[in-house]
Amino acid sequence: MSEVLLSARNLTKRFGGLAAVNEVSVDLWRGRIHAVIGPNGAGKSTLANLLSGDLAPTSGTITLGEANVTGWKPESVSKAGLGRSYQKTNIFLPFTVWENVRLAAQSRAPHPARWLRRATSFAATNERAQRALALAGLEHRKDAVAGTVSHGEQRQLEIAMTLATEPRVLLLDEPLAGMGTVEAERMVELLQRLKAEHAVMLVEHDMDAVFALADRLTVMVNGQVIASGTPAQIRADANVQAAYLGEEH
Ligand SMILES: Nc1ncnc2c1ncn2[C@@H]1O[C@H](COP(=O)(O)OP(=O)(O)OP(=O)(O)O)[C@@H](O)[C@H]1O
Repeated sequence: MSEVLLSARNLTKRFGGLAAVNEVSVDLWRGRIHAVIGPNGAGKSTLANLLSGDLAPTSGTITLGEANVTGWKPESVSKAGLGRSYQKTNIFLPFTVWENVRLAAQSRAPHPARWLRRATSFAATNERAQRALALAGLEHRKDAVAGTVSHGEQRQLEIAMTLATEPRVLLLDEPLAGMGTVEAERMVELLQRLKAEHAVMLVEHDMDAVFALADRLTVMVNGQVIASGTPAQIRADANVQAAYLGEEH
C-alpha cells in the first residue's frame, strides 16, 4: 500500500547570495524509489542534507510521518525514521561485518543507563542487526573483516548499517558509485527489494541505473526543480533534454 512517508514543501537553502536549493517540494512514498538527478552543482546533495537534518533550511517545511521535523538535528531526524547512507563511508574497517551492523543497531538502543540494559534489549539489538544483514544480502559475509570485503559489499554494508536503525525512509547517496557491472546489478536488486517496505530517495549519477530503478524522478538545475514525474515523462520532457540529458547523450 502506498503512502507518503516524507513530504518536503518549498524548501530553500541559501548560502549567502546563492540559492543552492530553491523552493523545492518533494514527496517520498512507501513502495517507490524516487531519484533526484541533475548536473553538478544542481543542489542534490544540499537537498539531501536538508532532509536528513545535516543542514537547516532557510525556509520551507519537512514532514516525516506525522512529525514536522524542520530544523531538527540529524540524530532526531534519524530517530523519527529517516536513515541515510553517505557517500563517505562510515564503516569501521578493522571490525567484522557483523560488528559494524551490531554497532549501528545499538545506536538505536535506549540511551539512559546502557549498563543496566537487560538481556532482552541485547536480544532485540541482535535481532535488528540480523534482520538488517539479511535484508542487505550480507549474511554469508557476517564474519569477514569489513576492510577485506569488496567495494560493492562495503556499500551493501553501509546500507545494512542504515537499515539496522529501522528507518521508514531511506536516503541513499550514490549507492552505485565506483561499482562494476556485477556489483551494480546486485545493488539494483537490493534497492528494488528495499522499496517494498521503505520510501527510498536516491541521489545517483548512473543514468542507466536511475532509469531502470526509479518510479519517480525530480530533475534539478541551479537549485530549482525543472521537471518531476515518471521516467517516461522525464525522458520526454524537452526542458530536461535541453538542460541535462542533452549533455550526456
Ligand atoms: N556549504 C556550502 N557553502 C556554500 N556553497 C555551497 C555549500 N554547499 C554547496 N554549495 C553550493 O551550492 C550549490 C549546490 O551544490 P550541491 O553540492 O548541493 O550540488 P549537487 O547537485 O549535489 O552537485 P554534485 O552532483 O557535484 O554533487 C553549488 O553551487 C555549491 O557550490
